[in-house]
Amino acid sequence: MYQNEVAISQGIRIRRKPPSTAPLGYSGPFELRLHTADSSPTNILEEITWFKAQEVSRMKELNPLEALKKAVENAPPTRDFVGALRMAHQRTGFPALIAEVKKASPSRGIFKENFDPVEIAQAYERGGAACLSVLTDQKFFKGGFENLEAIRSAGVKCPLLCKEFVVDAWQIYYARTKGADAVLLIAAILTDLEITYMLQLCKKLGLAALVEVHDEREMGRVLGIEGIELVGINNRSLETFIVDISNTKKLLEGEHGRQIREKDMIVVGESGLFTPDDIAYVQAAGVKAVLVGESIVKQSDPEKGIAGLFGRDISHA
Ligand SMILES: O=C(O)c1ccccc1NCC(=O)[C@H](O)[C@H](O)COP(=O)(O)O
Repeated sequence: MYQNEVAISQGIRIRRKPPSTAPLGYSGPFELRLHTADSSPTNILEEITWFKAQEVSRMKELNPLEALKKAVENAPPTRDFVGALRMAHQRTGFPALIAEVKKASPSRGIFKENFDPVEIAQAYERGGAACLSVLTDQKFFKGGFENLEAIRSAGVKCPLLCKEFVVDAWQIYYARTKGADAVLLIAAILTDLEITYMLQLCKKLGLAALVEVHDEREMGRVLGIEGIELVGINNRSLETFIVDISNTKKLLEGEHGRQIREKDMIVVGESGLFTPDDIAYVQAAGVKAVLVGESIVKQSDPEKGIAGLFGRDISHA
């Protein structure tokens, strides 16, 4: 089966590339001309995915896989992302915090004009974050791999998640060479086989993988894949931007919740968390970690922003 057919059979709605278009002036079968009309992305996630595929093919020319593999051999060891989450959860009794270094987003625009990624990362670390998530997408989030490198070189000790839209295994090698300790794999854009392969690759490279789901169907798929330690439940639909934190609760109820507890997976509640009540709500639903961007990054002092989010200082708890 072709990749798109496999994806459709797994309920994946996001198309990985635009449908093939008819050449200009084409007067062949109607079916092919129809595709031309349907060649714009149907939502933001599809738009990002299409752009990412082109971006990656350009980047691959500049950084061939063989060169990346050599760079990985000489790269310093990764830090234990999952271990840091487990320790912080035990230490504080709260969900461990993955604090996001995020300048902007497609749904909310710019969070901070005067954005210094290293300063923000250091403030998050002082505030008690267990790990950091660093947006590396430039076009839609105004992030960059240089932020990941700068934060790592500045001596920040928290393990770093490379927050990217991974559509190609090359990106995982690239993230590893730029100082990532973990990568994000989004179930809405990757097939089961791709996730399985990418998980194996992450393991080989010493990286953790945060596998992100948004609905019951994706959660069911992910629970059928061996070797996943970290599952993220995104409360934001990446197709519609609607944020609803009850999504975390819904996806942790019933059989799925039971399997997650049985496998001792760490569930990360992602997006739309602003108050101590929000944290308490997702913790009661069963998360052991949270991924938070907007509510802390836009504070003039992100360190205090963390204390505000949890309702207390978690740096020494
Ligand atoms: O944030 C967006 O607008 C967005 C749009 C399309 C794809 C992904 C998007 N965000 C990624 C995330 O899931 C969040 O950055 C992350 O969970 C933190 O969310 P928040 O605390 O609400 O900033």
